[in-house]
Amino acid sequence: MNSLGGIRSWPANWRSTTASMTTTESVRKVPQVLTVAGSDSGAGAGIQADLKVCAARGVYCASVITAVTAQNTRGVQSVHLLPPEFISEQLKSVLSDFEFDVVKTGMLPSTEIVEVLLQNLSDFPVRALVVDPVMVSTSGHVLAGSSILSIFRERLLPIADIITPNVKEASALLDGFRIETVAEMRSAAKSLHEMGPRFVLVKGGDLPDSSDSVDVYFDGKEFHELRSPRIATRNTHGTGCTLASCIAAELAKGSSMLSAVKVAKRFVDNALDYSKDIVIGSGMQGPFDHFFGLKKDPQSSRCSIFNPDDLFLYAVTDSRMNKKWNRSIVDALKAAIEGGATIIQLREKEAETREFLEEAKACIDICRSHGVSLLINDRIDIALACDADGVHVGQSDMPVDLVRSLLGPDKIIGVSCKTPEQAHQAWKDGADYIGSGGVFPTNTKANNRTIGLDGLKEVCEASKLPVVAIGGIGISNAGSVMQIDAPNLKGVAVVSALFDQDCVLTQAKKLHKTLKESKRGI
Ligand SMILES: Cc1ncc(COP(=O)(O)OP(=O)(O)O)c(N)n1
Ligand SMILES: Cc1nc(C(=O)O)sc1CCOP(=O)(O)O
Ligand SMILES: [Mg+2]
Repeated sequence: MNSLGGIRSWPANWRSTTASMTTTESVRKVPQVLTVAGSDSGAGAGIQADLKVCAARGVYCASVITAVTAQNTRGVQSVHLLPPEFISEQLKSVLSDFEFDVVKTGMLPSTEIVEVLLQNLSDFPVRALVVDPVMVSTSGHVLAGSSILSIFRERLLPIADIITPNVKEASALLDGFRIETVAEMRSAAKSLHEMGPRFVLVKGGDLPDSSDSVDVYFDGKEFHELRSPRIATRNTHGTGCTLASCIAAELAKGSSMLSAVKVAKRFVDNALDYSKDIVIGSGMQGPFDHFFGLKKDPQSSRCSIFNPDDLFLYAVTDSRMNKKWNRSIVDALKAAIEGGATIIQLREKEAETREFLEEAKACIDICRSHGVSLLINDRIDIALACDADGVHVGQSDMPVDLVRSLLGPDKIIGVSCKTPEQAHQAWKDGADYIGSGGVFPTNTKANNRTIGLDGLKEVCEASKLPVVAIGGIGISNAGSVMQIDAPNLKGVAVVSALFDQDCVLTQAKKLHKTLKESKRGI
């Protein structure tokens, strides 16, 4: 039994622990990791990698910096150790405040630094300790010399829940024991386990003559060989830190040790594979992408923040109307945009999935070339598949908070609201705007409750979000809508006033003019 008690059991309700807060709202405990490691100025490894991994895995990560390295993709140019007293200050600061689920250690470059870590861990016990015994950088620079070996063996390893040495580090910890085969990795794991950690993972990435990358996991009784195909890439800088941090993150979320290790190995393999051909830096050892996003064409994603003024003339499509007037959705869209539509929603209630997707892709191209955002009605899957700018959902569609978690922070999410309560909730759930109606009776949407101009005003007043009015709006009444006294009412959304018309272009121009005039009149 180690002095930290191994992986301490999590209380059954730890995910929803309500701290002594004054608010009546439920408080959610966020899984938290502390990394105690060195800074890598190139940000591929060390503290920077640890922070990225935890963020990518949905875990909060605090950082105590032990050393600062001048480092890039060519190697480590110099290392500056922080004074142990200052490292202790950092440790006290965060350990006395946060409730860490897991502490993960990386570069601990001197005996004195290990001493202050041990002292603080005994003053502030944590649930689990992951030790990545960093000694040599991937470029071959010594980051912690042999002087730390005895304190590692005698005092740090015995309190670790898991240690994650590569074959060189395992060999150093075992007085130069030769490790060149999987059988020798097993022997090393067993000997290291005898030093006290509850679990040992010996990483075989550097093992010669193997087409697979094999890691050996030992729990004191059983061995597991975790294999994956070796990925041919120069972008491997930070794999060790990433693996150990990912194990820490998964443990913090409540995983068992073996499943945390398996998830972490898969995460590293996927990140390496995804990043195998990216080019960052000119050296031999590039970093990889923890967020699987760098390869995206920067031009293809919206990137800009939603502009509420785009709600000014909001065109919502209808396939039945296009059929009736014998025009394609692409032609209808082009005409609406040319006439002044400032945002588009594809509302294709009858389309089959494949057809909807093909249409959406064609429409995205037109909208992008005109700098107009395109939203998808109801169908989150279609929006994701065609990388649309966002979605519009109603009260009986997928809940906004879930839509936000699926689409991420960059996409536009609109939600229909007929009441002040719904409007308040929309803001809390992370919507970008509200569609409110029916302001007037409409034939386009069956059984739609009309809320009138008064209902629209109440919704506007209940929310901080921008609002677009919808339902029965056309050239004859758009002015009266825009004149209600509500600064967050940004425009009107229309279907039939544009698309159930002989000439979409003419109607769009007229409606745009009406809206502009009514805006001037306010
Ligand atoms: C801008 C805008 N506002 C409201 C709606 C209606 O959405 P919803 O209530 O989900 O109804 P359907 O459009 O899905 O029938 C909208 N589509 N756009
Ligand atoms: C799609 C839709 N949603 C509404 C709501 O009240 O939330 S009214 C509506 C139909 C709007 O069509 P038209 O502009 O042809 O009246
Ligand atoms: Mg809907």
